Amino acid sequence: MSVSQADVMTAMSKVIDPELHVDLVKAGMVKDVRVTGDTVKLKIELTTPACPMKGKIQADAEAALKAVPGLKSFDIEWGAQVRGVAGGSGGGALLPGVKNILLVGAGKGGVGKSTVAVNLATSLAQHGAKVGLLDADFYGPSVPLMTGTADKRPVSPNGKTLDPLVAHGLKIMSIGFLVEADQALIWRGPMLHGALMQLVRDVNWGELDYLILDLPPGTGDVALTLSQSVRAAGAVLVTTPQDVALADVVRAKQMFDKVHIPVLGIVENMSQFVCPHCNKSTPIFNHGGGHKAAEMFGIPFLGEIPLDLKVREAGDSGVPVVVGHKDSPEAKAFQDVARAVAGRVSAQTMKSVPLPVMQAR
Ligand SMILES: Nc1ncnc2c1ncn2[C@@H]1O[C@H](COP(=O)(O)OP(=O)(O)OP(=O)(O)O)[C@@H](O)[C@H]1O
Repeated sequence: MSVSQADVMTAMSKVIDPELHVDLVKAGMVKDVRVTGDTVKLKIELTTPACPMKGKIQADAEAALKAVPGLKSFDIEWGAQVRGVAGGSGGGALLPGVKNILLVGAGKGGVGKSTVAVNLATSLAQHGAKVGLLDADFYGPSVPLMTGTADKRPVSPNGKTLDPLVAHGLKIMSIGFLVEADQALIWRGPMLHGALMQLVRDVNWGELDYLILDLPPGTGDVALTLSQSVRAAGAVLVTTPQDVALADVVRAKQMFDKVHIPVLGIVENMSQFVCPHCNKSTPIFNHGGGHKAAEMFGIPFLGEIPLDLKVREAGDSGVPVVVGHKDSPEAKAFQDVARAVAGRVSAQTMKSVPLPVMQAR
C-alpha cells in the first residue's frame, strides 16, 4: 500500500496544538513533507523554541504518523519560528526587526519585577530564541547589576544609534548605562518618556524574537505612556502573594486594559520560603495571592517563584539564577514561567495573524 503526501497531511491535521487550539496543518507548522515509498521525512516548526506543549505535540504527532496505513517509518525534524503580532512586531513599524515586545510590569516596587524580567529573558534565550532586554526602570535600573554589565557602557558605531551590550545570550540596554540614577529621577514625565523611547528606537536591536521591557514600577504616567507608545504584544504582571498586593494588581491590569495591551498572565514571586536547613516551607508573604488575582480577572497564572537566597545572590552577582544554578528548583520555576509566557505570546499572535498557507513538497 503506497503512502501519499495527502495521507501524511491528513494525519497531521488531526494533531491539535493544545495552547493554540488549532491543528498543525492549519497553523502552518508542517513543512517539507517528503514521502519515499513507505517512509516520510517532514519538518514541524513550532511557534516558539520555548514551546510549553512540545512534549505533548511530539507524542501526538508520532502517534498520528504511526496510525497512517502503510507508513513504516518517519523522521520528524523539529524546529521553531517565532511569529510576530500583526503589523510586524508588537512594536509595529517602530521596530521592524523585533517580532514581539513584551512588557514586565508591577503595580508597585520591590516585588521582583526586574528579577523576573532578567530570568524570563535569559530562559527564552537559553531555549534558542533571539532576545533583547531593555531596562526602562529609571527609579532603580537594576538590570546592569543583575546581568553583570554595570561597569560597561554601550558604544555608538555612528554617533546616532547605540549597540546594546551582550551578556548571557541577551542584547541588553538600560537607562542606567546612560544617566546617573538621581538625574533621571528629577526629570519630568515628557523628558523621561522621550529618553525611554529613544532607548527603544535608537538601539541597534537587530532581529529579535522577543524584546523584554522592564517597566518602571507602578501605574504612573511614564509606565502608562511608555506602554501605549510601544504597541506591545502583551504584558506580564509580577506580584507577591499577600492579599494587599491584589489592589496593585488590579491597578496594573486596568492600566494595560486602558492602552489595549493584553495581559499575558500573572507571576507570583517570593511565593514560599524553603528553609535550606530543614527544607520546611514557610509562606512568608502568604501564599496564593497571584492565583487569586488570576482567577478574579480570568487571566492565566504563569507560575510561582520561591523566595530563595540564591535568587537574591544571583541578582547581586550578575549571573541570573537560571544560568548560575540552572538545575535548582528556582531556575526551573523561572524556566516554567518563560515557557508559559512564550506559549501565551504564540496564542496571542495566532489571534492577530491570518493563518499561513500550508507548505508541502
Ligand atoms: N524570589 C526571590 N527570592 C529572593 N530574593 C528575591 C526574589 N525576587 C527578587 N528578589 C530580590 O529582591 C530585591 C528586589 O527585586 P527586584 O529589583 O527584582 O524588584 P523590582 O520589583 O524590580 O524592584 P523595583 O521596583 O525597585 O525596580 C532584589 O534584591 C532581588 O534580588
